[in-house]
Amino acid sequence: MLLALSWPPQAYLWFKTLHIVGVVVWFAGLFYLVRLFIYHREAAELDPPLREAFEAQYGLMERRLANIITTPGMVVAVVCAVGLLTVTPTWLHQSWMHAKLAFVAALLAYHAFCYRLMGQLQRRECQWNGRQLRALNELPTLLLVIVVMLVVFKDQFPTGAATWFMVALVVFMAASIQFYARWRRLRSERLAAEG
Ligand code: HEM
Repeated sequence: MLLALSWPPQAYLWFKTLHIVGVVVWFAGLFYLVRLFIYHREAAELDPPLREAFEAQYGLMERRLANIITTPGMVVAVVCAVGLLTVTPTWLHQSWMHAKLAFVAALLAYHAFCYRLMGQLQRRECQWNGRQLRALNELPTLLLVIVVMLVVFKDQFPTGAATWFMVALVVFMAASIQFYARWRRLRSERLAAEG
């Protein structure tokens, strides 16, 4: 309470502004990082000199994206979230916040897992293929939708038709990406077979 009273009047709004900026940067990084993993993984199918050049380039892009954009975005989002909770600690007693924290924990685990995959790709030890990585890239989309809904609706989280429409939209997007990748792969195989 004493802590809450000592903050300047606009502190909460500044924390919220920077929290949202941090979240946007964090997600931009997470989305692009796994897309780079897909290209990196598919470069393994190229002939040796080309493969080495592409792998080195994707490895460099991944490390820079992860360390200069994605992780700093995550740090800004989390530090400002702590600021928001410090200014208004009552949020911590509400159930939407407990749910939000659980999904954010899942997101942090995903972030750490991306680093693990990045290390495996650099060492050519990654067992995930392009299709699996594309599917993995849908997880942050789902977490994003759920967390944003929680923060907007709070304890009135909707469970009606509109929510199911959102779920269907995410599933549709994920399926479209898989189908498009499959169509592209089949087309290039056909073109290669035709000479
Ligand atoms: C580190 C854990 C996090 C905590 C403790 C946290 C906490 C908060 C708090 C207290 C607010 C202010 C709510 C209000 O004023 O109504 C807020 C706003 C917001 N948070 Fe988070 N947050 C966290 C992570 C995230 C993540 C990962 C996302 C995105 C996926 C996110 C998205 C947002 C958005 C969009 C707002 C603005 C909502 C609004 O003004 O209506 N937060 N957050």
